[in-house]
Amino acid sequence: MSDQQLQLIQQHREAIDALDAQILQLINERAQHAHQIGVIKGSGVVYRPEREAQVLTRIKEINQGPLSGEAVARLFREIMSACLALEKPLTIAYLGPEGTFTQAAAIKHFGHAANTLPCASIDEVFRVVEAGSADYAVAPVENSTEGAVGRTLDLMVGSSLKICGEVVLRIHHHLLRASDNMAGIERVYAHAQALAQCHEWLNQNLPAQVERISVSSNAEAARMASLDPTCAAIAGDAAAEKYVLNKLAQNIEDEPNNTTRFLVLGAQSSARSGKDKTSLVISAPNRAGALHAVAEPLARNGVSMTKFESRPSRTGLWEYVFFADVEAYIDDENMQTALAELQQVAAFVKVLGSYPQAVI
Ligand SMILES: O=C(O)C(=O)C[C@]1(C(=O)O)C=C[C@@H](O)C=C1
Repeated sequence: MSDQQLQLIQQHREAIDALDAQILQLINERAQHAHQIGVIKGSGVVYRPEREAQVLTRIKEINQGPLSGEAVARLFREIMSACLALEKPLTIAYLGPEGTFTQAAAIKHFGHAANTLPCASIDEVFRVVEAGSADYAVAPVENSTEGAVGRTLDLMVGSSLKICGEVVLRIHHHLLRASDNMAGIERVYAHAQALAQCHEWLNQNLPAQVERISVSSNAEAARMASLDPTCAAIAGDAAAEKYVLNKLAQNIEDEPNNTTRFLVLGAQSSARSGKDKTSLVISAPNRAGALHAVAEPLARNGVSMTKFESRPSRTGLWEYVFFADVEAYIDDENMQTALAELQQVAAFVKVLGSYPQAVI
């Protein structure tokens, strides 16, 4: 590099130092306001999902670049996370162990200042928040390739927890191994869903005799591969980092838009953000036309549905419950009318929560 180039870099670095000092001062000023808000809230609820969604949406809207909307939203996500921790540090229960995509979703939503608490099962995730041992829960609810996560839906029916947010995460799977080459792989460990999501890639890239073994989580698969040099695992970045594994092949999922949606659950649902969803569970008598009967009041009142999922009811043979996500806030007039009409035709209607649509 020439002297002139070095001098130019030096000038830019001096400008960056001066700007960093200003940014630092402004962030701390912001944190003082958040702290004061925390004092006013007292022992009340500190985490306000609707406000966080509004802050992130506005930042994306007023951003003039060159940083992307996504990039600036991620930065502000972390600033808010640190500000919230100043008011009260939150504990977020998630489907563990450490290094799972659910942990990545929890961090994407709450930022790195939140404490994350790994749980052994989705049931335990619900239990620890219901018991007050954690403030919020993050649980997977659907994957674009594999469909619904039945256990999360089933637990929502009986739980006192409310949905107060959603997280949408692009799922990238990698082939991980302790050694840095493909030779001599005898077994591949992965969660059953990851094996299914990478089925074609495995058929094409690994010899047929390589055994595919499903384990309880991708992170567990990575842990096992880290202990046995004859094995590989399919898991994501967080697990690769945690268990110090090499990425032999990246993004091996068959479906390039592989996405998982997670629910954020807490003691109360969210206030209106301006761009919200409401989730309902509806049970209908087992007769012809039941599905139409429960979908029709929503459609007639102009409440648009983003998801409609039926599951066998766990209480009666051949009875079904329907899970509906709609683009509305619970207090919206058309939503209230639709709900009243639904209650006329359905055996049971439960509002699982109103919450801001995912922003990042
Ligand atoms: O506006 C509030 O209620 C705040 O506490 C401030 C703040 C923020 O940093 O902007 C922090 C935490 C809340 O979840 C929402 C927003």
